[in-house]
Amino acid sequence: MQHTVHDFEAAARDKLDPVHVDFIAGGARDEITVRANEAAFGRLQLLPRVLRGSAVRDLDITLLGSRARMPVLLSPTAFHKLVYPEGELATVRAAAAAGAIMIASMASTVAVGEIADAARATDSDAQLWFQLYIQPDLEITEALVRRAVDAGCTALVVTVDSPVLGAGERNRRNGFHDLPPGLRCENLVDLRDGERGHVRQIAMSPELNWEHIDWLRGVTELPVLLKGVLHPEDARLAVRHGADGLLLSNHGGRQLDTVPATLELLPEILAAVAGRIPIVLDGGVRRGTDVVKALALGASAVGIGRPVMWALAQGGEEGVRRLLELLRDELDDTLALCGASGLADLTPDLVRVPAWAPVPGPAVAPGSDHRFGGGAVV
Ligand SMILES: Cc1cc2nc3c(=O)[nH]c(=O)nc-3n(C[C@H](O)[C@H](O)[C@H](O)COP(=O)(O)O)c2cc1C
Ligand SMILES: CC(C)CC(=O)C(=O)O
Repeated sequence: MQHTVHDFEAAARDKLDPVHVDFIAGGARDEITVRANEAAFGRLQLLPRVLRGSAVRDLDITLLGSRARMPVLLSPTAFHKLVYPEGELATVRAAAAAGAIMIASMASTVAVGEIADAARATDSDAQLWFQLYIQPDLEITEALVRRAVDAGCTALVVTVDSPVLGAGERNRRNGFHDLPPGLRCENLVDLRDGERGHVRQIAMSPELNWEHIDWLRGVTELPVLLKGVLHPEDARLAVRHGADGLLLSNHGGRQLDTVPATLELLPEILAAVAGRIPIVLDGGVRRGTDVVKALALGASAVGIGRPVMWALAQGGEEGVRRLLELLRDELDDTLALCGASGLADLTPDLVRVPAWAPVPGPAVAPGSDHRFGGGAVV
């Protein structure tokens, strides 16, 4: 039985082909950023309030017009059928049951229209968003956008951190470059005559620039979030080019290795956008306390990537449903322990960065000759 998000990973590892485990767990190069994302949450401390009396806690959010019953989104992850036969259909049913926004990957193994139909069939009002890699062939891009719009998606998440494919050295070593026979990237089927939904159809294009974002703004009225903006100057440019939101993400450490943890970048990015657009953060979110830290610092919501793949592999729809319930319970519990009656009570004063290690020995007056340096001697 899984009691923590990490338990799903352990259970999935027992079931999956080790090559697929590497595809999910792995990152770019030395995977320094993969580790940094989770570690950053561990370094921050929570400083709770007490005696603010509230029997229940409000976890609802509305994000760019999409309502959700929890502030945890399912970040886009490719190839769900690789780990569970029903693939994205199972994932979206679980997301709908939890009232969580799912962002379908452009590289999903079920077509976005079918994912949306499965969500609607649950009678939940949970929203589906669509992740897009802008293709240098704009007709192809427009056709993909049309598929997302026709499916009823309520926002587009444009991944901008992939001018080239991340260097997943585990995949290279394992020779994992492709989906196994029988699985396809269903959104890519017949975009052009006779195209069969091959992963290699996705062009990671170093030619993309801000004009492509301007162009996209002209072809859709859906809210557009940019995923993978890390530099504060680019965050300002995103606002100027009409982005409706940012998904602050380093692709789970799968693109450029050694970039900072997303949590560490959050204050700078928030300062750059100055409240003009919402920021969603992903990378390393594994606990209710992680969600609280990100929201207290100013994120509007968070996303989870690998945990969804592990839970799907472990138990299909039921697994993802339990994962989301677990995170919701942990979040609710953390809010209660912080004296918060809802997400609106999460303020930056609840989060601390430990400033320094204690200085050994008694305090000494500045200027005295003391080996342990209880105050700077200048
Ligand atoms: C197996 C896997 C597949 C992914 N596929 C995509 C994708 O198709 N598009 C995309 O923008 N990001 C993709 N990502 C990145 C996630 O959207 C997300 O940014 C990242 O996983 C968050 O970090 P976490 O795994 O630590 O939660 C993928 C990540 C993983 C682990
Ligand atoms: C290359 C894509 C198909 C999937 C992706 O973005 C990822 O695996 O990180």
